[in-house]
Amino acid sequence: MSVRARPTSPHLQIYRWTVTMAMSIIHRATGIANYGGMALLAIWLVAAAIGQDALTSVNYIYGSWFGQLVLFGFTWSLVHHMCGGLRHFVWDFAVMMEPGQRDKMAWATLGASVAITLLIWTVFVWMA
Ligand code: HEM
Repeated sequence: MSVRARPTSPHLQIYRWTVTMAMSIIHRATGIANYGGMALLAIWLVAAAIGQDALTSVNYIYGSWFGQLVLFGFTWSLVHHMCGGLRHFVWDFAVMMEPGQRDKMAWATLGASVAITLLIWTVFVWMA
């Protein structure tokens, strides 16, 4: 019996990946990651309120290579999410919605988030 080619319901393996699709997913992922990062900030503030010993312990963990990696990732997540938020803000004015323009804005969001994150760490961590 011959099998008729039927229309297939789209899912992740069928969609051709586009930069706008990836940015949309990353925007939600970074939004979720920001909750975790804010928890880390809250822990640091609570430790500072408790006293020097607690703060030293938290600083020791956050200052380790793994802690620094997580904090770098959190910085990028926050900055990328903010850039994505500004992209949505631009769209609120019903501009930059054509396919080519959407792609350019998506790449610009990614580029700006990496550049701003590196700038923040250069000024406030590596050169401080
Ligand atoms: C710690 C701070 C933040 C957290 C925890 C956070 C969290 C989130 C999460 C979880 C979502 C996804 C909601 C969903 O898809 O249902 C989201 C969406 C969004 N966030 Fe944030 N966010 C933060 C900061 C910001 C900032 C600073 C901006 C703007 C500059 C922003 C703009 C947006 C926008 C516009 C959306 C909706 C995107 C869409 O409609 O697809 N967020 N946020």
